[in-house]
Amino acid sequence: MRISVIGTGYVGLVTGVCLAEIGHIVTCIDIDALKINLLRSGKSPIYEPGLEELIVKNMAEGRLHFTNQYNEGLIRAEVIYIAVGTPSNEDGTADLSALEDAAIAIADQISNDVVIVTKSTVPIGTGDRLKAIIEYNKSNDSVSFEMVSNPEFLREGSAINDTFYGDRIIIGSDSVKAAEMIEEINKPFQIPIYKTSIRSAEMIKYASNAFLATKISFINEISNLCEKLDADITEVAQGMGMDKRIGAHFLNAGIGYGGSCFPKDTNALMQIAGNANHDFELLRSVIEVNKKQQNILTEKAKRRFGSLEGLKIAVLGLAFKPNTDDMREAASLTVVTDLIKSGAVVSAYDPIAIDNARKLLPEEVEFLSNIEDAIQDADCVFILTEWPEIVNFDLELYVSKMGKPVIFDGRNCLDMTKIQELKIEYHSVGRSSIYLNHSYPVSPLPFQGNKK
Ligand SMILES: NC(=O)C1=CN([C@@H]2O[C@H](COP(=O)(O)OP(=O)(O)OC[C@H]3O[C@@H](n4cnc5c(N)ncnc54)[C@H](O)[C@@H]3O)[C@@H](O)[C@H]2O)C=CC1
Ligand SMILES: O=C(O)[C@H]1O[C@H](OP(=O)(O)OP(=O)(O)OC[C@H]2O[C@@H](n3ccc(=O)[nH]c3=O)[C@H](O)[C@@H]2O)[C@H](O)[C@@H](O)[C@@H]1O
Repeated sequence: MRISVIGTGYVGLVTGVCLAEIGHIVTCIDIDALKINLLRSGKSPIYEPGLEELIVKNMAEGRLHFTNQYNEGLIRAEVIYIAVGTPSNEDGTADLSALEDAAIAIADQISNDVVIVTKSTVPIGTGDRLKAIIEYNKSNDSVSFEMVSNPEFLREGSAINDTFYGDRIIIGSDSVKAAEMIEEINKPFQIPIYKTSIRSAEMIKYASNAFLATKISFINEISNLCEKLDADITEVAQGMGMDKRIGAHFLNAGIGYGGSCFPKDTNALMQIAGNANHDFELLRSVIEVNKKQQNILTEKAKRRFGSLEGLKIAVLGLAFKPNTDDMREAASLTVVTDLIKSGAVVSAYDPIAIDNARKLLPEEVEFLSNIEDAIQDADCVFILTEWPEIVNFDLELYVSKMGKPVIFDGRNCLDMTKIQELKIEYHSVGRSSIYLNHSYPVSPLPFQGNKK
């Protein structure tokens, strides 16, 4: 099948490359000429494990092309995927300007019958709106087209794996023929397919992300309660997850969710509900809980040290999660800004996202190229992203580099047993703190002595 993909971001690029990998002829289009030039040279503009190898392979085998010219990119396409960004407007609604620009370009260029597939996450009803825009603006009246909603569920950092081994493919359309065509395209993936209407498919995407965000805010609230009741959230989550109805995934308490989608999509769904005169109270709480959760380490540190003025804090992990360079809505943006505002002296390290982080974090931050240099002579450490390199870092080096290390672990990712063996002062989320040389209460309740 001849396929065009509009937008070469995390979704568009991965979609295009994986469709080429299963044998389709794919042309990816982006208005960002720098990105296209980089891709044409066989380089990926994003960090995604395994992606660059597939780009090079499929370009070499003649199935994958890149252009920033719409006429070149859409010519003779049988299927056009739209995967442009739909970022948040100030009021939380989805900004659909890129989507509308893409629709106009499609209307202008298509010269044969085509199926148009929306991969971007869009408010319910957008498919109908795009159809009207294209119908109204199409330059060739003899051309007919059908709309399909095919929302994406990949996670950054495992995008290729999720594309090949996802749980389901949702195909929303009011054209049986168009739905069958998209089903056919995806057949080599051998992933269960669920067909529905366009609006239901659009809602499945928002509802799925909102549910996952709800699960995270729920376990974070339980963790806050665990701290007050001397329970251990990691054990509570383990026990909860054994119930198949709950499931073990997405029960990791921490400093809250970030990324380009959960914050954006939960806020967009709030607006969508509001526009439909529905007050989505539960989702409002999910968003509020997450905002508060991003402050918990800083609050613990303030209780522990009294003031952060002049305190040397090493922040390990900046990306919104491991295995990605994406800094969009990363917790580190909130945490590091607050630490600087509180007068702390911040050093920071991230294995991959550091170049993106440098553009977004306060200029006072000192960026180091390895963990050892970042923690050298630091008063305390904040762990914000559970990169394997940070999780597996030799805990004895904290002692040799810091003397009396104090660690605030925002992702509960360090080995508590080893921490206790090395007598390291350790504060985490939803678990009692391990003190040794101070009695300042870090948890909300008065200090309850050393935990054996
Ligand atoms: N990032 C993720 O993990 C996932 C994102 N999504 C959704 O997919 C959509 C895309 O997300 P990302 O790939 O992260 O966005 P992105 O921001 O990484 O990439 C979007 C790309 O579209 C390009 N673009 C913008 N306007 C264009 C136009 N008129 N013509 C051609 N290209 C244009 C931009 O230059 C950019 O390269 C969003 O709606 C997002 O919510 C869905 C699932 C996963
Ligand atoms: O629409 C999207 O963009 C995507 O958003 C998420 O994927 P992603 O944002 O890449 O990353 P996740 O692995 O879902 O993590 C999101 C955030 O939640 C946090 N998280 C995740 C899981 C958990 O148990 N606890 C927790 O705090 C992570 O640290 C991260 O900040 C969804 O998981 C994807 O299915 C969806 O396609």
